[in-house]
Amino acid sequence: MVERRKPIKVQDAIQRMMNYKKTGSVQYVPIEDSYGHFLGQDLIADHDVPFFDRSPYDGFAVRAMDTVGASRSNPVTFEVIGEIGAGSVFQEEVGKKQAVRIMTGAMIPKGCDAVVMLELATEYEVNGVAYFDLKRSSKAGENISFTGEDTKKGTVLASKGTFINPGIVALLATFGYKEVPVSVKPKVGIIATGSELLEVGQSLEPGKIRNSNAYMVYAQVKRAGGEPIYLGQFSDDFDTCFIQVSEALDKVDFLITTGGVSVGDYDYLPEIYEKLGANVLCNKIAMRPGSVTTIVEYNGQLLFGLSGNPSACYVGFELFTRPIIREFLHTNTPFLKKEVAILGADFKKANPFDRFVRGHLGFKDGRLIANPIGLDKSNVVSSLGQADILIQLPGGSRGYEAGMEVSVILLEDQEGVSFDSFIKQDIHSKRSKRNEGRYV
Ligand SMILES: Nc1nc2c(c(=O)[nH]1)N[C@H]1C(S)=C(S)[C@@H](COP(=O)(O)OP(=O)(O)OC[C@H]3O[C@@H](n4cnc5c(N)ncnc54)[C@H](O)[C@@H]3O)O[C@H]1N2
Ligand code: MOO
Ligand SMILES: [Mg+2]
Repeated sequence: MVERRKPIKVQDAIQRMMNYKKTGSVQYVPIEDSYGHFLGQDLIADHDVPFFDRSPYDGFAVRAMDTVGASRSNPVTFEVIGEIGAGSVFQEEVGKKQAVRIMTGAMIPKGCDAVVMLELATEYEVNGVAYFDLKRSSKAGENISFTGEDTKKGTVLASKGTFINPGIVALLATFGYKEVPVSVKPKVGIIATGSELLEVGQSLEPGKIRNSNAYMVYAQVKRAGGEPIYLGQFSDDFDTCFIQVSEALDKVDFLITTGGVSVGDYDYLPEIYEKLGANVLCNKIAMRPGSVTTIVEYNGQLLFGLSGNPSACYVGFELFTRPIIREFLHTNTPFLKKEVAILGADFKKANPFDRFVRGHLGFKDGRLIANPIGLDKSNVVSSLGQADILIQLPGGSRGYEAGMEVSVILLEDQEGVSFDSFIKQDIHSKRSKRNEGRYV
């Protein structure tokens, strides 16, 4: 008789799984290679930026008090006593009605407290001495980039686990990180199961399909910040799959299998978990697609039995495996960020399970529009290419109409949110109300 599985809520599955989260260690990589990694420690400013008062313009450094009263009819004359470019320091103290020609980025000379832009100075020379006339007064502090105005020493600029984007790379360079402490990426093993699977390079044959899941999941692991290790595709044969799964466990931090996880005659994953003696955390989740997503723990190691159906596999990965990978990378915001958007098409058929519809985010009149893509079936692959959101439609006895407010999960998000915010947003979507429909 076919096994009856009891569905649990998405958030309960996440909570059970999070009891077995792990964090990795820290390694150093050259700054050139740091993009795409995650900070292994907080990035704290160990000096002020800028480190000295500097000029934001090409001009003349002056004492503001000497410019008092300068006007068109009563210009003030300054003697230019020297010149400095960025990187140079003017050694003397600047005195009354004196000025130093200064270039953008150069350190403000001692005695000066303002910079007059070149365009405002009428320059001339008398007996080989440079002068300029100024027809406008300057305030003390005018045109000066002050020490620490960009960032103060001691400021936490980015916390441990932050995705290193090009801006973070600039900060790392500013603070002298030739070698950057980054979180070691978790090794995530991928095994595809199915006797129908052809290798990507093989020609089609009746009854067979190409293995798309392995490569899709490989890319998803990378996007999530893990190190994918593809361990191959195997026929639906219990002994082969059991050996492959057991041998993989020593090589990886987490293991993903795709396919063979439902109740079919050749769905061997449940038996494999049983033979291993693994602790099944969930084998039915109240979601669509991906209801068969199975998560088990074996000696503290998490194994993800993702569905063979491409869309179900994709969604199962993003909701469960992705946060586990981000946890490993030390972030405290491992979940994908959510937003509220206007639903772009009807979903009239009620479903008791929460739906995660692949969608594309559009923008209209400053509002976000959640456009569903393609056929909403778990076995489709065509909807995935354009998907940059999952439209979350809470399960229940009613359907959804275009124009309603819904929660969308942002698939390309790097910042993330905590579990609490991820769940809180669900409540919002349940309270969603009818919009006038103007936006769709
Ligand atoms: N009697 C029932 N049948 C099914 C149930 C159920 O509850 N009772 N659940 C259905 C749901 S929901 C899903 S989802 C699928 C899950 O199936 P499996 O995870 O066991 O996966 P397979 O049976 O191996 O394959 C399903 C489907 O996906 C294709 N596939 C498999 N691997 C790949 C791959 N690497 N790349 C591309 N496509 C792949 C495979 O050919 C099948 O078409 O079960 C339902 N059945
Ligand atoms: O698990 Mo299946 O993907 O719900 O369709
Ligand atoms: Mg099956």
